[in-house]
Amino acid sequence: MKILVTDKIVDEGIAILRGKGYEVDTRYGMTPDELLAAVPAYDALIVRSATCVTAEVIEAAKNCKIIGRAGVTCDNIDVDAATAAGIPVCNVPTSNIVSAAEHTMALMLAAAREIPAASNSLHEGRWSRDEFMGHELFEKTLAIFGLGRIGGLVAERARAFGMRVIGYDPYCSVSRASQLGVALYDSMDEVLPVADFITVHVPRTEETHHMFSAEEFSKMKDGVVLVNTARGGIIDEAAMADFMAAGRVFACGVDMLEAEPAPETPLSEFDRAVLTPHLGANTEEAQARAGVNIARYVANGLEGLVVPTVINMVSSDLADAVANYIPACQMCGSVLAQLSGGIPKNLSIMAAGPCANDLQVLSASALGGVLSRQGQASVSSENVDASARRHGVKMDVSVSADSRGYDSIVSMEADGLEISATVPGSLHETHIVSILRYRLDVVPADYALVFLYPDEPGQIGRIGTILGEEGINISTMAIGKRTDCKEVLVFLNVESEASKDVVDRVAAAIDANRAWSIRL
Ligand SMILES: NC(=O)C1=CN([C@@H]2O[C@H](COP(=O)(O)OP(=O)(O)OC[C@H]3O[C@@H](n4cnc5c(N)ncnc54)[C@H](O)[C@@H]3O)[C@@H](O)[C@H]2O)C=CC1
Ligand SMILES: O=C(O)C(=O)COP(=O)(O)O
Repeated sequence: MKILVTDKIVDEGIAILRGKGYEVDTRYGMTPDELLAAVPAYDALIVRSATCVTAEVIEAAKNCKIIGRAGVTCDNIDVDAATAAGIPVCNVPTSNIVSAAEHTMALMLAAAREIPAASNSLHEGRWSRDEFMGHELFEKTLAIFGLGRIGGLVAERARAFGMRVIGYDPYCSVSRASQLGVALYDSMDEVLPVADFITVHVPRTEETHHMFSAEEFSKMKDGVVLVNTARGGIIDEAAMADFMAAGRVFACGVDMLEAEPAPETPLSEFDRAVLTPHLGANTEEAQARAGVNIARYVANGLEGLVVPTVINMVSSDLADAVANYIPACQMCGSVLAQLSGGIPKNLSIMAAGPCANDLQVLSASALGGVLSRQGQASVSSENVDASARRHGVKMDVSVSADSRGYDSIVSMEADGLEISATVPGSLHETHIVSILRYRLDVVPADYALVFLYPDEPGQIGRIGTILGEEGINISTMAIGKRTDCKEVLVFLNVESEASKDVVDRVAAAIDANRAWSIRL
């Protein structure tokens, strides 16, 4: 099958797809006509924000089985047309939110302290301290418009700066706002006159188009600082330029221009307009998350597996609480199969907490994970029972009342082996919290090594020395202990695959009882 990638994603993402045998073409910067001509030949399409996947493109994409957006927002994809054509669209909804929130703080600080202009003055050979007199964030009122994923992260960060945080979001619950420490207001009119800083984190919709125009600017406090890392067109740039020219807006930080990708804006004449070309998601970390995960999800889609982040065609009962546990169950299933060295005969799955709302989806994901190493992973909610029968796996799925202090948890056992995982917080990362009944906390990476060995001083040093000699970098390590065992378990995330010889060498050096190399 062939996959077309039209905006740059990390090489690691491309390698995952090629590693699974897909033919991947990277054709960046295509014109709309080139895209229309190319797309019929492909089984999947991966884009970021630059490619416009219009209804025309979708109509031409006769062989397309899934569209992946390597980022958060799918407003460049005609999702309704995709739904009508039966094509699932998936994204990576938390991949870049921390980066976007940090970029927001960077712009807020840069605008308040005139950092780009001050830096330019030195580049131009001027030493001019009096020209630049900024403002502190401390004890200022920050108004956040849109208290979703990114707005929420900005609230947490702003509070660390000692800001008083207020917000406007008609769809945000009072309890979420109070958890974030944000005073929620019912109308924009109440917020605008009291804010020293304003930051915008709403989606681009008809309702939010020019949500900040001359009328809103006229209600703002003099000297306000505005930041927009959301989407171009939410702020009327011409109106903001007028208020900057009049000195009513002190400064602004803008990552998203209405004319994107054209670098044209009436704001460019102001030194105090800090402008960046849609860089919110441009960090190594965000791009690694986005590129790797979208590759996995698109591959899942092509293999008939559950894709956790499909934004259209999702059954309404597949709540977020369950969706988060789809990759968790796939991972646990895959680890269990690798620990047991093949397809286990018995697989029992226990779920506790809200994730237990859809056991069929969880068991399909778990079985998909178990079978994934064999390249036979077309398991869905509909065919999970038949698939288990076909592979001789006796499955047992149950709800447990004990979530062990976590919001939700899934535990799996296969032929005497055990693994449990939970997905805490907003980053949607799966944590293994128990393996072979050894309690630990680790977010598994692509390559991991697991050893069971006698608990004696110096063992970790021996492991590190051998892996170091072999050029294998350890990225994280977690040690699990059990009161009823003299052995300990170490789970090492490593940055490259260790050969069997290396694993055997380490196992011999620490007198390991069992050793596994895990590939996820
Ligand atoms: N600069 C960049 O590279 C990036 C920009 N973004 C943009 O950031 C923005 C926020 O993204 P997320 O937090 O992921 O979205 P989200 O969907 O989690 O949150 C959006 C929030 O806006 C609220 N909202 C909707 N209409 C509103 C209105 N009229 N007034 C006030 N609140 C309203 C919603 O209730 C929701 O809480 C989006 O515009 C997104 O496209 C996202 C990622 C990276
Ligand atoms: O994810 C988003 O919504 C973004 O705006 C980031 O877009 P990008 O992937 O950097 O083109």
